[in-house]
Amino acid sequence: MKYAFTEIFDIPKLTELCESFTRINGTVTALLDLDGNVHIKTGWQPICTQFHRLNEKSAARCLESDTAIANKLAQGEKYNVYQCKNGLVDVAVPIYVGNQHVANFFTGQFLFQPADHSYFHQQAKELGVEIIPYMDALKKVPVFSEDEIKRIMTFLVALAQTIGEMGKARLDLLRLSEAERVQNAALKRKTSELKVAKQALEKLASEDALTGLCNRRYFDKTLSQEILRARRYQHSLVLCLFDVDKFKVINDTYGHGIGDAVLQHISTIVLNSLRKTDTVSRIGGDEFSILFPETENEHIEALLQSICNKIANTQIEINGYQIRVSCSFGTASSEGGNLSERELMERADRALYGAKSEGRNQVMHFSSLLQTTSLLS
Ligand SMILES: Nc1nc2c(ncn2[C@@H]2O[C@H](COP(=O)(O)OP(=O)(O)OP(=O)(O)O)[C@@H](O)[C@H]2O)c(=O)[nH]1
Repeated sequence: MKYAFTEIFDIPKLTELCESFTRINGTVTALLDLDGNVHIKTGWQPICTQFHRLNEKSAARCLESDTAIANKLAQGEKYNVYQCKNGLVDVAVPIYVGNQHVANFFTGQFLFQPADHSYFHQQAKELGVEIIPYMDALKKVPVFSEDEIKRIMTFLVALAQTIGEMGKARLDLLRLSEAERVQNAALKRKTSELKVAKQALEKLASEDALTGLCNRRYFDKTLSQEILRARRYQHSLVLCLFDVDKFKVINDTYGHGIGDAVLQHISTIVLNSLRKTDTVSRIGGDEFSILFPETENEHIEALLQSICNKIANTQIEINGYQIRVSCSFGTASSEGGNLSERELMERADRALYGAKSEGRNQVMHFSSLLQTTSLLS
């Protein structure tokens, strides 16, 4: 059987039951599995525990008796009454779980007739045990009539059957919960596989394939969320749009493939210069955006200027070509979330256009664009 004997049988409960049985009629009980392990033992007679089971010679006979009685039960007997090799009577009943014989329930260590003193006296001598204590232990051995034993056996057979049925119910429960465990583990595995697949899918759906930055779809979603957040908490939010200067020339001069590699270089420079909370996306061909949540424009002016310088000062080497590019940056603040997405985009776009008009390779904020415009007008 796959499960331990003690998992299937409630040994403490059965022990309580056997103890009361012993208290009622003085008979002993024992529950042994088929490997001979004793799981329950109540009311055992001192003649057995202190003499027969301890003395080497008689203990060998105990084992012989136990084996003989167990073998009889293994042949399918309902119960077996057995004259043990040390002169007492033992009775055993098999316990079946389903149709599997798993244990034997014993009673015994009694006599059907008053003890033959001369026989036991002789046995004590043969075993080499002290005669007086041995004969005192013999006096404690109960004598039952065959009728009494028949009544006891009727009870024990029913008890053994009940124990077997309880074991079966427990076994079914164990098998069921194991099947459930296996099913749950499979379900858990599937769920985590699905989670990984979903994450991969989400990443794919939100990532720009060329640069690995966030894509336009993700940017649009994040912009609306950030606008809402800025509005709710009256935080400032800065949107920066930037675009590669004269990128068409790069494509026309070196080819589209090299143009792609340039976009990748620029992405890496920008990404490495930002905090994790800032979202940088590629929103068009050579057009990018950065969202700076909970940020005032004056806090990022220097940062954007340094990114602008870094791009312009980096000599990009691709396929033996040494290429220099620059970018123009336009920024706009959401003014505590008071602007709509469209308004914020428009302002950043106008600032970017302003940076391009002012000679490219620079950062322009929407507010300074207004000053420039008013100075000009
Ligand atoms: N290599 C490459 N080029 C792209 C991609 N998407 C768009 N482009 C090109 O990028 C160029 C963008 O040019 P524009 O933004 O119109 O102008 P520009 O040359 O960058 O000049 P300014 O923006 O005015 O400084 C066009 O030639 C597009 O064909 C892309 O995925 N890879």
